[in-house]
Amino acid sequence: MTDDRVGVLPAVESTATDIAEMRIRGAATIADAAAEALATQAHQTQAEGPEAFREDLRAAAQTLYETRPTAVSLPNALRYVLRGMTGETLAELQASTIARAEEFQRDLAQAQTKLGEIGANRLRDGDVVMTHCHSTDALACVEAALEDGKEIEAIVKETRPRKQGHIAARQLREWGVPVTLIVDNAARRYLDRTDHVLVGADSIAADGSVVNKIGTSGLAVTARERGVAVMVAAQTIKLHPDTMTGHTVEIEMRDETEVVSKAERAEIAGDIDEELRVENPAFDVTPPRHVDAIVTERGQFPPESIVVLMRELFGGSTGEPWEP
Ligand SMILES: O=P(O)(O)OC[C@H]1O[C@H](OP(=O)(O)O)[C@H](O)[C@@H]1O
Repeated sequence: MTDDRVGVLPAVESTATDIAEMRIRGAATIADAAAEALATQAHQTQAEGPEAFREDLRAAAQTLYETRPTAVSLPNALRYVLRGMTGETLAELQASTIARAEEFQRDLAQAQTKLGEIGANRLRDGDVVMTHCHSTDALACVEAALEDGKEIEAIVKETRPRKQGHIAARQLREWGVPVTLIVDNAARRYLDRTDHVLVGADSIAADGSVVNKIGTSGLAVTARERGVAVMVAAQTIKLHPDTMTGHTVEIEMRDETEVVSKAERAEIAGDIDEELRVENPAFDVTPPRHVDAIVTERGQFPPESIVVLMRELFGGSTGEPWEP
């Protein structure tokens, strides 16, 4: 903790560490946890006056923001909560911030349910979906289709290096969905019996590019070549407002130990260790031409027209989440 963040509570620091180390993961879940952490900061504040309270909340937001750079749901959540921090007295500020965070969390859950209902309309009885990573937005579409009485089958890519496909497979099995778990390299072979590639998103850029777990772009290109529709399920908090003004989305680079253990590295590199470079980008960018539809709680869009929704929701201005 830096000197100017002395007011940030240990509970907030702990949430930030959990996000950075991916004990809390997935763009929507991260946003939910960040809003919750700001509510905790407001509730248990040690600040003695309104100005100190505001400063501590901004510092808490900054601490949460600095955990992972790619999922825009995180700064969008922080900005939303901080903009609701209104009032003159300490008690008013506390109450407004907590209410705003609760509202955010409620809206987030409702948006996912709504998105699921819309996405389910694209799935027919008997369809086979191929998933990549674990996305709660993507799985909400499957859940809603099941609730509609449709039978859905899933081919689940394990998603190296962290194998989050296992989380998706577990959830789908709990719902009774027949699951075939495959290694990432087997995807093209299994596209022959796939009706939809169904993935989530961490960020969506103004041109309709989809930033999602590494491997999504290769899958989308191959699906296009095979004539399989690519469907992206993403609540509107995944829309990246800065990209309207030309900013690009930062791709998180994670530790190499997620790819090779220290022992494996030693075995590969031998005596010339410094000449072995291991890179571990967590995300990639799928161009809009490889995506058929982006499904949001506000309807489904061809990727090229998502900017219209982005302008409507965010207007022109964004800025850092903690800027008033
Ligand atoms: O918001 P939901 O749909 O749950 O997840 C969206 C995306 O977040 C995840 O990132 P990570 O596992 O946190 O690196 C995956 O890339 C997933 O597709």
